[in-house]
Amino acid sequence: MGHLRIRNLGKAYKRYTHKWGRLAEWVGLGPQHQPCWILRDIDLDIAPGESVGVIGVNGAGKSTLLKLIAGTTQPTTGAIERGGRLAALLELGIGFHPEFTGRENVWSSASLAGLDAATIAACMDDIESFADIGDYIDQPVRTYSSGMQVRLAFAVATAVRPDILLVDEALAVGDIFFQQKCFERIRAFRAAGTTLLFVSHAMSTVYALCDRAILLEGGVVKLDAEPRRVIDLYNATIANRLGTGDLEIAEDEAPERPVGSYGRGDVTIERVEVLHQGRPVRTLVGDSELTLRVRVRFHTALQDPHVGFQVRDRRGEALYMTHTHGMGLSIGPVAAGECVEVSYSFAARLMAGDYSLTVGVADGGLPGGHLERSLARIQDAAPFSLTRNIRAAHWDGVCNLDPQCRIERLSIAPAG
Ligand SMILES: Nc1ncnc2c1ncn2[C@@H]1O[C@H](COP(=O)(O)OP(=O)(O)OP(=O)(O)O)[C@@H](O)[C@H]1O
Repeated sequence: MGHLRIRNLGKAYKRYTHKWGRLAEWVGLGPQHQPCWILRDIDLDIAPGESVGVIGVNGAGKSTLLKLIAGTTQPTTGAIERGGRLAALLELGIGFHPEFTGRENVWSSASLAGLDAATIAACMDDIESFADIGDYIDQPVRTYSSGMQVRLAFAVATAVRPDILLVDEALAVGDIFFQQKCFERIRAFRAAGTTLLFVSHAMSTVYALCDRAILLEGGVVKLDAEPRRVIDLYNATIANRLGTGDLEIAEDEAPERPVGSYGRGDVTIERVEVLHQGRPVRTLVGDSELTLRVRVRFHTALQDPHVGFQVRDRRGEALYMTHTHGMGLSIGPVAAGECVEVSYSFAARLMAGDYSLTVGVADGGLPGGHLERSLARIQDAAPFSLTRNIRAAHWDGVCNLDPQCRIERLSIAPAG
């Protein structure tokens, strides 16, 4: 139960060569269209209980893939084998009838999803309390805000734990409290063995929910691996698109160029070091002063180069990022052949654990702290580990905010 087996899956839409094409074809004048492939050659095996994030730029085919799995659109080629009951949170609320009340819509959506009358009746209280839309449950859905429709649709779709759950950015619609409630429910489903397929542009959500990720690019699977590698490649692809689009991006894991690193001939990041009190280190005590030293050689003259870094945790999630431009600093114009060393010093106020420093070089500072062109990046160029600082006050979380605390005992007001 809960497995998915996808073979040679493809989806093409008809693109007509002229505006009367559909009509001409209908009256028998022969084919007037060309297939426009949205997804091609998709082979995927998803094991029961796996949690898979589907990522990619707009138009990559993510929603189409989920719709094909949900069965709301039919494949042009290939086949999908689904094990068990599937619930899809794709276009939430789309199936609701505007003139019917919320309660009536709950009945019709839940029966369409395959639940019998006794189950729906038993779930109604839970659906009402999860959606939390008060008396609106007995008002026509046309009077609902879009957020209320999403609340009700989510509550119905997840009233009974499915074997497979498909979620397509649906959660981005609700307010923060509702999103948290939805995530809690999804986590509980995961823990109970539901297979999850999750489309999102929010990488932190993919890190939080998924143990595998798939990068779709132009309708094909570009990388299917652990989330960290896939997100690294995705982020590098985005940076490339924002820049000149001609960077060479590392897609394989190699010691000197981990996935998501990129560069061209303009610059070489020659050396990246983590130092403590002037000496290279790999392990240091939490809260200690740390210096990141980056040496960059420029092979072409640049007007406004910048160097930046990112701290990432062991899952690859970015905890902090800055660069010389963001800090209001300027390296100034550089000549071809020039070498520049940039050092950042900071207290590593982070939880004990493993981290890495990613470094990058760009050209052209823009307003708002943005950079014009990425030139080179080494993903996870310098790993380091922090041990617990036993001298620090006890704290828990991601970063040590090192708060100041003041206690004031106020006098008790006399009674009466
Ligand atoms: N019914 C349709 N007819 C023709 N083209 C379609 C149809 N539905 C989707 N497409 C095209 O298929 C491509 C993939 O769309 P899809 O919605 O799957 O992408 P996506 O990766 O989910 O994008 P987004 O991140 O913007 O939601 C797009 O170029 C879209 O224009």
